[in-house]
Amino acid sequence: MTHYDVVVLGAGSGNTVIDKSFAGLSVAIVERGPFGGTCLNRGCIPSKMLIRPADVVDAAADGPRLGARTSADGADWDAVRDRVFGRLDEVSADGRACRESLPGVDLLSGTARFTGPRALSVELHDGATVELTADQVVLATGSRPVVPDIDGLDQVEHHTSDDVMRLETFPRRIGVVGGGYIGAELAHVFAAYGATVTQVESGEALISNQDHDISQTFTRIVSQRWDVRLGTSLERVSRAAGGTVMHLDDGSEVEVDALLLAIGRRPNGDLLDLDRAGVETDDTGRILVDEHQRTSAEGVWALGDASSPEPLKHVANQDARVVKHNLLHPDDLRVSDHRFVPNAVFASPQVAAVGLTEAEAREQGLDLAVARHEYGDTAFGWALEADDRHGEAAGYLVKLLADRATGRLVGAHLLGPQASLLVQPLIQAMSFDQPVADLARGQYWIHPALTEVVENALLALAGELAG
Ligand SMILES: Cc1cc2nc3c(=O)[nH]c(=O)nc-3n(C[C@H](O)[C@H](O)[C@H](O)COP(=O)(O)OP(=O)(O)OC[C@H]3O[C@@H](n4cnc5c(N)ncnc54)[C@H](O)[C@@H]3O)c2cc1C
Ligand SMILES: NC(=O)c1ccc[n+]([C@@H]2O[C@H](COP(=O)([O-])OP(=O)(O)OC[C@H]3O[C@@H](n4cnc5c(N)ncnc54)[C@H](O)[C@@H]3O)[C@@H](O)[C@H]2O)c1
Repeated sequence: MTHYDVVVLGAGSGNTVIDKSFAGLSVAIVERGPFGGTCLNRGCIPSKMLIRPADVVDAAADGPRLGARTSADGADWDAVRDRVFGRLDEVSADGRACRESLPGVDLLSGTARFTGPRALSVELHDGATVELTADQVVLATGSRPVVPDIDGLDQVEHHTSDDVMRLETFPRRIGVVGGGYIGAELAHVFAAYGATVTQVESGEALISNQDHDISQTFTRIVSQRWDVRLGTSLERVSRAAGGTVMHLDDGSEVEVDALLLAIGRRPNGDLLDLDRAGVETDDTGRILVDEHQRTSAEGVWALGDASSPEPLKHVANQDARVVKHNLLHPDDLRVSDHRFVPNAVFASPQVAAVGLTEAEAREQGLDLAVARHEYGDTAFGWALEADDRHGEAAGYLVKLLADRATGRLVGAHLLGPQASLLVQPLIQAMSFDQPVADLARGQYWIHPALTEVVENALLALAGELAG
């Protein structure tokens, strides 16, 4: 039995908890998979590195609308994949080597489970088992893809985001089940690269966690690029000579070369024997934490996807900073700030949001001011408008919501090029409690930058609030 001051489970965001401030303390980090966790190895970073070439292909396809002599012919999957993982696998291996070289921190490669309060058993990859106890335990064990219970699935090859980005062969036809973040982003990738994509979503719109106007517009735009089946479920799958047949509940059948399941993720806490440690979860398996990231068990902390209702990397990073501080300063605990958590979908078009949707704000009974401004009604928007390869108004927009009682933003929703960047001043305004009127008029907005679409939406909102 080895005793440590601190044991961290999970070397994703958990790895960032431990730095030189822990010198003098004995620390173990336990990791069962590749060093760096989901974001680096199979999440945010490889997906965005795959999205960049997809955006380039789309831009090249749009060139002729602008008068540019460009054309697009998909992408070379092997080259793209090898560029992405050639780099990321090296970053992961370097991270592991760097961590292993640091004194005072033991990196254990294996799977941990609780055997009692702050007592753990780790099954190492080399077959040995070690028993640990610790004064403090940090649960940074993340989440994993949900695989639905579908008839015939055990008979066919299928993928999740864990492995689809590393496919050996590019699928000419791909079925994407789920129209959330992963389904939206990866359908964009495969469609731009030249695959025939069939996307099956049980709900009535794609990215339905977004404001209604945004998810509707997004669904309309991408439905022109690939086959989107809304209100539809995958009933069963079967093998065919050329691939896999998706049998949908509307009676139709679609044959594909690859099947991607992207219907959500679940926290990994259920694999930790948390009850032995006195760590409580909610009924979705999320570890319950207080505002300081403390679990129900003394000396046990949790962060990121293991405990967050918003399983996003910037949340995990923020949680990790709070846990780090609180481990080192037990008499001066910091509070996790989850008030204004933004999100972005890096599809084409991009989507970004912070705060309440209009439906949520109305449900809360707020006296709401709403303003919209379309990209196409700003100078830079005219330059982009040809981006709409279907000849309709692109529908790119900024939609803002404010509470008339306070004059403050309560929600911001953007759809269009660079939405993930354009949203940042709005996140800042909400975080620092800036009034809409000051934000709109109290600073210069560069002309004719795309940020003018945000400025104009804010001016319209300020007008609404004043009127
Ligand atoms: C395809 C995809 C794209 C994404 N894109 C974005 C994005 O663009 N922006 C964004 O903000 N978020 C994105 N996310 C979400 C983001 O990746 C996660 O929110 C983030 O990585 C969570 O970090 P974490 O440290 O909580 O968990 P992880 O990074 O998953 O780390 C948990 C680690 O714990 C290890 N582990 C689990 N159980 C045990 C055990 N019992 N013993 C030992 N080790 C264990 C796991 O192997 C893993 O390495 C994406 C996710 C996916 C899947
Ligand atoms: N850009 C980003 O920040 C980013 C990108 C990728 C992933 N992520 C993270 O990963 C998490 C998981 O992403 P995800 O896309 O798997 O989940 P999700 O929750 O975003 O979307 C799942 C979708 O699948 C649909 N669905 C559920 N069951 C279905 C079924 N049986 N048939 C058809 N459709 C079904 C749901 O209605 C929903 O639209 C996200 O919640 C997010 O936290 C973030």
